[in-house]
Amino acid sequence: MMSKAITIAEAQRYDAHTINEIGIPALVLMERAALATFNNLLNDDFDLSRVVVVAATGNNGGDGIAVARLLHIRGIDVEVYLLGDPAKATSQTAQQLKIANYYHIPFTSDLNHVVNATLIVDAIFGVGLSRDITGKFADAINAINAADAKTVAIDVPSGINADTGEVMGVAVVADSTTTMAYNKIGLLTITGKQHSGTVHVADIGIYAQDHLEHAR
Ligand SMILES: NC(=O)C1=CN([C@@H]2O[C@H](COP(=O)(O)OP(=O)(O)OC[C@H]3O[C@@H](n4cnc5c(N)ncnc54)[C@H](O)[C@@H]3O)[C@@H](O)[C@H]2O)[C@H](O)CC1
Ligand SMILES: [K+]
Repeated sequence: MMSKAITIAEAQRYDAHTINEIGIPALVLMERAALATFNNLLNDDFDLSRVVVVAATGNNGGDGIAVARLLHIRGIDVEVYLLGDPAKATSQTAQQLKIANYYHIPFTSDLNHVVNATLIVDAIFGVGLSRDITGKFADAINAINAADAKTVAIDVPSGINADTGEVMGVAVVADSTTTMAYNKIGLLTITGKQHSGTVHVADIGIYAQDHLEHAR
């Protein structure tokens, strides 16, 4: 059931259908995305001594901040390196920031913490990437790639165009990628495969409509 690969437009359409027509709240999907990533982190035998989640303020970042919370509650040393203006976060990511604040999850603005992590979670961009990456976002991706740490990407390695596999200026080279609902066609290209590592497709409750016909 989960073997097909989809485009960015399909991912966005299935998300919107699940939220707006079926009625599963967006935060429920985000929690499932975070739990799936968290489970892959725990199962894949990574060194979890110092985890840094690098997150931007879109929903990919929200997934990452929720992963940071799940790790923190487990007693794992985790920090969040936040990129972008939190005042412009999506509503779900603003909610994740509020929850993270309740748990006093540490935030860092020091890229050395990224470089010295034992595991990095890439939650900068997913299917919302829309232009070449520059500035602080590019600096963070270069730091992730310079680190000895293993890197796990959420949904798409940041900087990879999920339709074409093209590197949008610069892109995270991940050891493993937890991608949501279906694989993305860009991750099946040569550059896509080089950047995503081992791909885990996570069932988070989002399905193509033809896959749901048997259930209604
Ligand atoms: N929709 C859902 O409920 C779910 C989404 N999931 C995750 O969300 C991302 C997609 O989130 P979205 O907010 O649409 O986009 P991104 O987070 O990927 O990024 C959008 C954000 O970034 C800005 N932007 C785009 N390109 C650049 C750039 N080159 N430089 C700087 N900024 C850039 C853009 O303007 C937006 O503000 C999806 O991949 C999933 O990870 C969940 O999985 C759950 C369901
Ligand atoms: K990502």
